[in-house]
Amino acid sequence: MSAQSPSRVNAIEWRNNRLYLLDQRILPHEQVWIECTSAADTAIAIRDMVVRGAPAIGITAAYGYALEALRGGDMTETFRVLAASRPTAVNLFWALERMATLGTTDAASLVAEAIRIHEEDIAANLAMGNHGASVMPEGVRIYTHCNTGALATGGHGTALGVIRSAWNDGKVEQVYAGETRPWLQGARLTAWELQQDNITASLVCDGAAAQLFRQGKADWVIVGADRITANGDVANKIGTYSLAVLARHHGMKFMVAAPLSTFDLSLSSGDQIPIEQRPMSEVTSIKGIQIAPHEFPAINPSFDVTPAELIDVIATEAGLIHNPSKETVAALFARARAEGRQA
Ligand SMILES: CSC[C@@H](O)[C@@H](O)C(=O)COP(=O)(O)O
Repeated sequence: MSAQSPSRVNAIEWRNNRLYLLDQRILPHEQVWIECTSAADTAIAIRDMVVRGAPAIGITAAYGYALEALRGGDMTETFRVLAASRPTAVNLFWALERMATLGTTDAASLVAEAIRIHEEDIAANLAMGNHGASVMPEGVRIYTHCNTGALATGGHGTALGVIRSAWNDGKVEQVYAGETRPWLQGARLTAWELQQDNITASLVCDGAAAQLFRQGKADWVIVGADRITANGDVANKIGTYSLAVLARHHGMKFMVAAPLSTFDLSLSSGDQIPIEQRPMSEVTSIKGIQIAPHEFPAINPSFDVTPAELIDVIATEAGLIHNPSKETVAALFARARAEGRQA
């Protein structure tokens, strides 16, 4: 089993009834904390990617909801404002529903619930990390995409949590972090987290994955998820689908790591997942410097959908789903509920 301690990296802090977010737009070279004092502030921070990553967005929204209760705000409007911040990561809606179904406007109770959501996410990641690491062979070489670490969650991480746990078990020989255009979560955030933990890793541009795989330099692709539907289809950062196709073509294994809060059993397939379209400027420029010709159009879907048949295993805190399908997803949820998990 892996050491049960979350990474030292932390992106969300609740202190003295105030919410502080580590500004992920300017990491790793600057570490600036932004204070949110209302739900509106919090929604803007989520929309503008001060905080990002599906579980981290959910935790932040829960704190934003609690902040507004402390101010005596209108909780129906609060729910609406926070829910409108980003469309794809279902953890956002899951956390808001959980806060609203408490059925109270008592600020202390809502703060306590938000803290519980935060703490439960850390525990889920540690359990998921162990489950995922248990199927990693000795000397495994892992390719990962986007940032799925402590910055994207309450702590430890989803896919990066599995990698951390497998590293702590002494199983990992090499990690490849894909840079993840256009927002460069891999280059800026995952590389930073891997460096903090002294994990042997290299950064590669997204287009290098196919050649690495062709050369037999990686064994597993491990990614996170923003929404998983009842049949096991997975929405995750744009570029995930192509990695899944490549992995299958090259006889590699493909794992998705996600907590139960990332499943949306109300949707029967990935075709129904709303995919966020982000500004063209994220593609046509880098850090405010125009790269493409002025006014050249761009298309910027932030997520894609990987069909379940390309996924070998989904790691959750409640165990592994091998060969995800409607039946295997339902079986895991039935087991989780029987164990008394909030699923
Ligand atoms: C925490 S892991 C799952 C995902 O949230 C992650 O892979 C991802 O796609 C994040 O997208 P982002 O646009 O940075 O919020």
